[in-house]
Amino acid sequence: KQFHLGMFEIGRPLGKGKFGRVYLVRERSSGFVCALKVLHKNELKHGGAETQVRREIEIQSNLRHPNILRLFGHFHDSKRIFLILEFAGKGELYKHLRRESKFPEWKAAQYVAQMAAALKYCHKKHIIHRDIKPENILLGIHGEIKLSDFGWSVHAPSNRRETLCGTLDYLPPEMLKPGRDKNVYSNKVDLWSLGVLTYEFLVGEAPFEDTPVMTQRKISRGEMTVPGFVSPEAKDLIKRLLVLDPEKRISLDQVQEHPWIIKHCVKGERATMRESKSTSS
Ligand SMILES: COc1cccc(-c2nc(Nc3cc(C)[nH]n3)cc3ccccc23)c1
Repeated sequence: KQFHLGMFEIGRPLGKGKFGRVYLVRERSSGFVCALKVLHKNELKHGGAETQVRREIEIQSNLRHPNILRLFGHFHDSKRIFLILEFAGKGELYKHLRRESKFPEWKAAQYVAQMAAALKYCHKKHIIHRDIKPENILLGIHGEIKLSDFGWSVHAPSNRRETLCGTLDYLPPEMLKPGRDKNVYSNKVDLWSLGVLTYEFLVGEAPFEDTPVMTQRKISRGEMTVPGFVSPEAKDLIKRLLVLDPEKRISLDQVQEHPWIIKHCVKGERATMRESKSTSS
């Protein structure tokens, strides 16, 4: 389908990302509300981000999952590239995290379970996200997780080539190791990042947060401590994800079956029973 700017009624700007602005828009003929991400070609050129945008378009437009932000289409004019994206009504997860400072365990467990489902879907299509962090997660109108920003995702297996900018906090040890391109890494990098994300949801800061040099050292040694207020089950899951050897990290299936996730996420009468008890009490 061919898209062009005249098809959209431009609403309020939602905010500014790294390489462009995002607007709330309505497609005129259908009345469909979505988000329009406007990227300026010359800024992309300087930032060397063209490949990432091309990758984001190619990968995200082929993904269909309730916890992955849809890319409906794209178009460009002489100066700009436009991405037509699903609108997530509750905005950026990391703003909610900063506002609430940390999430209660039941909420963190629901988010982790939805992230595991989204990553399982990606990995089945041999796609590694590689940039899992709160800044790349949006929340839908019902508070559901919408994984976005596939600019850093690749088809597995992959060996590191691009230089990495931005926070080091989420990088797994195998992506920090110097060495020839032979150190091919696998989709297990997303499991490490899921462990960092789980920790940050529950504690309010990343496990290896420090100066860049110290962060790299702590990551490469897997040095971190989980505060006492974190439940033993949650601590167990974090410890099983933040494992230096990628092959020894638990799988996404095991994440979904982990006692901490089951305790907070299993649907069905027990969960509704609990709700009804709490409402009736
Ligand atoms: C930097 O702050 C930014 C940047 C870009 C978007 C938002 C934002 N986004 C969305 N939803 C979105 C965004 C996309 C690509 N799909 N759905 C909702 C919001 C609600 C309140 C405030 C802000 C919001 C913020």
